[in-house]
Amino acid sequence: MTAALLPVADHQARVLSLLADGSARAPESVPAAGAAGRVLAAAVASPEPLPAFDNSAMDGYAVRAADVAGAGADSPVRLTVAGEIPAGAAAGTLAPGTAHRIMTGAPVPAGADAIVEVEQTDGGTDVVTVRAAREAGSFVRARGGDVAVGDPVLAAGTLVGPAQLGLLAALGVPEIEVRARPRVLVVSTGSELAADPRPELGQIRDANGAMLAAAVEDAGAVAVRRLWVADDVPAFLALLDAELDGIDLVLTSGGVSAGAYEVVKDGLGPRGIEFVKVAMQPGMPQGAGRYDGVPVVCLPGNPVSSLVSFEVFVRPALRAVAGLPRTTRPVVHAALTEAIESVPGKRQLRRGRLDRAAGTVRPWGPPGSGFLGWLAGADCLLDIPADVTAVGAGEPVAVWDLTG
Ligand SMILES: Nc1nc2c(c(=O)[nH]1)N[C@H]1C(S)=C(S)[C@@H](COP(=O)(O)OP(=O)(O)OC[C@H]3O[C@@H](n4cnc5c(N)ncnc54)[C@H](O)[C@@H]3O)O[C@H]1N2
Ligand code: MOO
Repeated sequence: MTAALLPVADHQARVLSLLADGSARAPESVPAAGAAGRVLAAAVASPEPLPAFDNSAMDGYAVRAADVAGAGADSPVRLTVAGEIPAGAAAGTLAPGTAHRIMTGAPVPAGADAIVEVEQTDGGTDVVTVRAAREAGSFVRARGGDVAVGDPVLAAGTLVGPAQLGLLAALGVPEIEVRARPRVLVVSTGSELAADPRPELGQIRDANGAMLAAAVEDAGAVAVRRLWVADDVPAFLALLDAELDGIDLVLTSGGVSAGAYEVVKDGLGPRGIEFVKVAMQPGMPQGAGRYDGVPVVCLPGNPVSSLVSFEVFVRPALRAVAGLPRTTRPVVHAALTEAIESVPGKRQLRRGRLDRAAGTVRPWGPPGSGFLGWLAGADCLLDIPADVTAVGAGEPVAVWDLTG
């Protein structure tokens, strides 16, 4: 039977092309201040020079370099202190043969062309004794010396992070064009899911909805709505029909295996969504296709299967279409702390805990797909190839770092 299983890479490619194909939502203009984590859709050219005015890089004295040219430890030069310029003050004008006391960041007065650091003086307030010569330009941060007007400071495709936000704030850029984030509708299915916080026997709380919505946001997309539907095909299809507007991806969980009430498979199978068995554990039953033109990805209902499937198929595709870097998790190799076995013919993604310092990884919980408690305590996935059935203690395995 395993020969019929679809390789993981095939389903990954299918989900990626489904999302990439026709998903080019128009870029949007957003306030720069709230744009952390977004991706620039257009380059930003600087509207202003940075710094905006010549200013001092040091606390000291603004002088004319020519006036202190002969200064040295044994040949001090005395200058009248004719002004005081704290940061934030307007620049004045320096008369030849005088100095202005100046602070870091304060504007250099017209006529001055160098700063002497306070350490090279006696710190005088009326008259200053200068004990070092300074060349023209010394400790002067020139207007436009960092960024000139029109400089292409940020390229299209840049991920907006702290440094970029700092630059945009410094330049007074109020709005930027960013790539739209994919908008995802998260649908949990199953008549066993209870709306009541204290479910009756036989009913359970919806874990996948909260989990997948958070995973969607973490992947750089927007979980627009989180809905639940019972094992009722007409109700499921009616919900989709009502909610599809403005949605780039419908992400369902549950109802895709071989039972009598597989609402997702029964509802979408006849409507062109393809349901497959992938050579992977957990996460064997999967579905993907378009409903009314909108991409739909159907994940299995077991919570561990659901989140691992999201990691393998959906997260990389969402990040790719959002233009984000690092579409896949960082993969490291670590030595297993204890031996494990794996099912033949299926790529196994076991939960684990990575000790980076020791270079080891510990299997975390059993391989079964219902162990949500163990999943919540794990920080990595052990990636065991389909043709490997056992890995011994101390042997290296590839590990997906879920914290990266
Ligand atoms: N005869 C077969 N049975 C099963 C097969 C199979 O090939 N033949 N595949 C198994 C595998 S593998 C998986 S994975 C599951 C997938 O099942 P479904 O996607 O149809 O999911 P459900 O049956 O709806 O639910 C499975 C399990 O997960 C719980 N669940 C579902 N949704 C949620 C939710 N939102 N929050 C928390 N828990 C949820 C549900 O109650 C079930 O316990 O099928 C195997 N069976
Ligand atoms: O493949 Mo299922 O996803 O065993 O758990």
